[in-house]
Amino acid sequence: MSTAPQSSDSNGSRPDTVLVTGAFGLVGAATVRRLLDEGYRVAATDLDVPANRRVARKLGDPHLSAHWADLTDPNQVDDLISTVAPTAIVHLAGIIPPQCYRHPGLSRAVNVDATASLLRAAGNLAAAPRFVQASSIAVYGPRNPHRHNDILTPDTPIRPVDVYGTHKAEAEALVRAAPLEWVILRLGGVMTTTGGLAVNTDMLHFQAALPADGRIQTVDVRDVATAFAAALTTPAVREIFLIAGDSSHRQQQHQVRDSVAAALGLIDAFPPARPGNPDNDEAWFATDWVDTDRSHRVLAFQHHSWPDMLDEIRAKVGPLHHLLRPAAPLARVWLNWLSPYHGDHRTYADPWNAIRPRLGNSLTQPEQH
Ligand SMILES: Nc1nc2c(ncn2[C@@H]2O[C@H](COP(=O)(O)OP(=O)(O)O[C@H]3O[C@H](CO)[C@@H](O)[C@H](O)[C@@H]3O)[C@@H](O)[C@H]2O)c(=O)[nH]1
Repeated sequence: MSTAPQSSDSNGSRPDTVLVTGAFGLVGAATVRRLLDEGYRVAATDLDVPANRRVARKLGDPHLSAHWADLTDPNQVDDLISTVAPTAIVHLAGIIPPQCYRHPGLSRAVNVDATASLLRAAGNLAAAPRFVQASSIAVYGPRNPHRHNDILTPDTPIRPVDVYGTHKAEAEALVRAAPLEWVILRLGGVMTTTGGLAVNTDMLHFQAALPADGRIQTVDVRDVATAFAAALTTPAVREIFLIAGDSSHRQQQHQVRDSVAAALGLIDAFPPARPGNPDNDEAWFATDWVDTDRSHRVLAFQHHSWPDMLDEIRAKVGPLHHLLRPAAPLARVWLNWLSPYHGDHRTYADPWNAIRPRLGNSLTQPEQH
C-alpha cells in the first residue's frame, strides 16, 4: 500500500509505522503532516466526527491511514493496537481547557484512563513501541509571577491543582512506570497562524478570567510537531522535555490575545483584562515561562518566532483587515459582556472562582486563600 519510510540516521532506528492519537486535532494534524513530510507511515486515530473526517481528507496521503476509535473503550484500544502494531506511538488524544472543566469525568477517561489502556495494549505487542506522551506545563500549577522569579525546568516540582494539570500529571506517572521507551513533552501555549484554535464562547469566557499579567510562553504548532517528530528518534529516552518557543514567545496573557486580535484587524477588541493578585499565589493560571535550552538542543524544534507568526497572520488576513477593523468596537462590547467579571468591579482577577458558575469546579485540590 505504501513505500517504506526512509532508513534511519546514525542516531537510532526510525519507527516504521507511527500511531498518532488525537491525530486530527490542532497538534495532531500538524504532527501527522510533519511525520508524512519526513517519510513516515502514519496510522492516525481520532473520534469519528465530521470535523475530524474533514481534516483527514485534507491531509490525504498514500502513507496515511485513518482509524476511527474511541480510546475510552479499552476494547477499541486493543483492536487498534493489534491492527496497527505500531513501532511508535505519539499520544496526543486529550481533552483540554476549558472543555475538561465542563466534563471532568470525560477528562479523566481520556487524559488518564485511555493512556493506561494504550500503555497496557502496547505492552502486549511482541516489540514494545516507543511512547511519546503529550503533557502540559499545567502540571506545575498556578504561577504567581510576583512570587516566582525563576522559570520552569523539568526539575521544578509539579503541583497541579486543576482538573487538566492533575489528569496530565497522573498520565505522566503511568507513562513513567511503563516498561517501554518513553519521552514526555510538556507543552506551553500552543498557537497557530492558520485557524484551528477552538475559539468559542467558553474559550473567550475562560480567557477573560485569566490574570492579564500571568506569564505564558507560546509556541507555534508547527514547532510542536517538529518536537514530536524528533522525539521518535532521539536517544534521550525516559526524559521530560519542555516545549515552548524562543524568547520572543515569553509574554503576558494580555499581550498574546491583544497582539493576535490586532493582527486580525480587531485593534483594541479585548477590554482590558484584570491583573493577578500579587498576594494570592493560587489565583493565577497554570502557565509560566520555561527553560528550553535542553529541549531545543536535543529536539531542535524552535523555528517560528512570535513576530513572524503575527506577520503570517497579517498576511493571511490581507485586505479583510480593513473590513474587520470597524467591527472591533462591537466585538469589545460583546467580549466585555462575555467576561466572568462583567458587572463586578473588584481589582484583581480570581480565575478559578470566576469560571466556576459557567464551567463548573475546575479544581481537584482546594485553593488556599
Ligand atoms: N481517538 C480518540 N481521540 C480523542 C478522544 N478524546 C479526544 N480525542 C481527540 O484528541 C484531539 C485533541 O485535539 P485538540 O482538542 O485540538 O487539542 P490540542 O490543542 O491538539 O491538544 C494537544 O496539546 C495539549 C497540550 O497543549 C495536550 O494536552 C493534548 O493531549 C494534545 O496533545 C481531538 O482531535 C479529539 O477528537 C478519544 O476518546 N479517542
